[in-house]
Amino acid sequence: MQNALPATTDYKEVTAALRQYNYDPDEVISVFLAIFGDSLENSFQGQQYFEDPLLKRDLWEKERKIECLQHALQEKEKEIKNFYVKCKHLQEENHSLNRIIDSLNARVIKLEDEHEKDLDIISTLQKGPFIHHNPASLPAPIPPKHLLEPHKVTSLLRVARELNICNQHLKVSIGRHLSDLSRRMNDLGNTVLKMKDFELGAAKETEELRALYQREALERKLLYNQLQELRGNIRVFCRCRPDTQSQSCLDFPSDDEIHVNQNGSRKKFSFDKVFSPQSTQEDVFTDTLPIITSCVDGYNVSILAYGQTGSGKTYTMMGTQEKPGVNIRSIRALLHICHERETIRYTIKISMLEIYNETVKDLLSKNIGDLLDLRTQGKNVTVHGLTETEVATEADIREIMTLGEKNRTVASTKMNTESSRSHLMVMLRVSGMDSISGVASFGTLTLCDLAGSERISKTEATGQRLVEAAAINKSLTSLGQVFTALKTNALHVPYRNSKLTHLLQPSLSGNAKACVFVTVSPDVKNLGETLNSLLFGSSIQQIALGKVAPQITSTRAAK
Ligand SMILES: Nc1ncnc2c1ncn2[C@@H]1O[C@H](COP(=O)(O)OP(=O)(O)OP(=O)(O)O)[C@@H](O)[C@H]1O
Repeated sequence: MQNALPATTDYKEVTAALRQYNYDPDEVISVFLAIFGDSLENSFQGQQYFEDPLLKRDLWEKERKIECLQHALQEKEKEIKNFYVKCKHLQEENHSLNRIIDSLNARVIKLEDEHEKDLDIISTLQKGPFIHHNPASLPAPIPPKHLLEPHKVTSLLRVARELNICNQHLKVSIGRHLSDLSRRMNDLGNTVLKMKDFELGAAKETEELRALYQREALERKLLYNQLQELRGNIRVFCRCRPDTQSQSCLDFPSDDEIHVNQNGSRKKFSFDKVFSPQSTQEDVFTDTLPIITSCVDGYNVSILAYGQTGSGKTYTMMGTQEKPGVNIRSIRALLHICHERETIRYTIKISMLEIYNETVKDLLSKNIGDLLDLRTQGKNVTVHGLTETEVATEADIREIMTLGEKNRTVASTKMNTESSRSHLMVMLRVSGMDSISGVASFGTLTLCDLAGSERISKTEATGQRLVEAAAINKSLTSLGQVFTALKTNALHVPYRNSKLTHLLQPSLSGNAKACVFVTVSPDVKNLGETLNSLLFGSSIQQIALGKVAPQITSTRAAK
């Protein structure tokens, strides 16, 4: 073994030689190191591996790996070489196959040419002496150069026979296809008949469903209306404005009661709802929402604010930009309900007018000064020449209302320099067309901010102001008379006693619902007016306007 080992101090060469003789170089080296110590280590000049056994092991493993990789590489190279040889073979085979295909193609073309010629000959032969026995009809003899050898003729006749057989097969197959086609046509006819039956059935079902929908929709409206009737066609709410400056003469023991303290005695009033000074605009609107639904269902509905000047009518009805009142909230709700009813297309038209000194003024007209006449058509009262604008969004409506507000006559009185001395009316006509049931509905929403209800004596008005106050007084008195007549079921209801009641007639007769807000001030100085307003409010409660039916017409015959 010692002779076989190379005379070298190179680590790689030594380990390779040891491995060749199946020795583990590490073991040998560790034995040598134990015997010869530093002297042997130094003899391997610059070979750091001997200083650290871990490094040596690492190196050994790496070398092993490199060997394995080299082996694998050699195997791969061999494989690639084999593959390359195979490719070469395949390429050659491909070339020779291409050559064969080319020559076969050439032969096919040649055979096709020959076949064409044979077919020509067959047709010539069929016309010739083999088929025609009448010598007179024989064609001119074929020139000798075209005559075929007998064996060729025999083979051609065989081909002709085969073609004939093919023809027969073809006829049979065509016949089969034709019968199959007619069977399928029959099936198709039957399917079409079934489809027509199905279509008729579906149309009938659709009609039945439409009629059912129509009935259900009407039933819903009537039920909803019955519910409203049970609550009262006229709902009266009382709202007290806040006033921190003065002494309050009012108490609010519950949400439907208000107490007035007068000279130590207490007068109690109850309403459908009482809103204390702390109530928000949102609270105030909550109970008004149901009548907006009725308007969309085809009823005439109205919301009125009644009270002395400065008691909060305009605040309740119009509100402010940040805290919108009943008007804007009603319109929002109305648009929302219309939008939610997907099968019904609604058209909304708005108009705005004021009644001042018993004259009607169009607030949306370019000629604001023009006075308009009221006309009665059946149960309807219309304002001849009143401007109506179609609206679709809240923004449209707000824009119109701002314009109307600008045009409104605002006069001052002794009690409130900014108070309005006219009745303001915003009217929305809502017409709907149900695309499923074909039912059309027409409802109106009248929002009315009445002029101050204070007595003339209190206003100390003179001149023009006195005329205004008298007109307001007259119309509000008429309103009271109408309510009294309705309450007592009087034969005659004096709607025509004032422009206000005349205009409100459709909203205060059989086909209608109303909400009245009685607004009061808590100030003890206004006690007299507060009592008047509360008395007016309680007097109009529980009034039945008559048997209510929605204004709907069907454009289709219901089944
Ligand atoms: N509930 C309330 N909360 C806060 N402020 C209110 C409320 N009610 C009324 N006000 C305020 O009181 C003042 C008078 O109210 P408003 O103009 O609504 O009275 P009015 O009854 O409409 O008077 P007029 O008959 O003159 O139109 C306004 O400044 C208004 O903002």
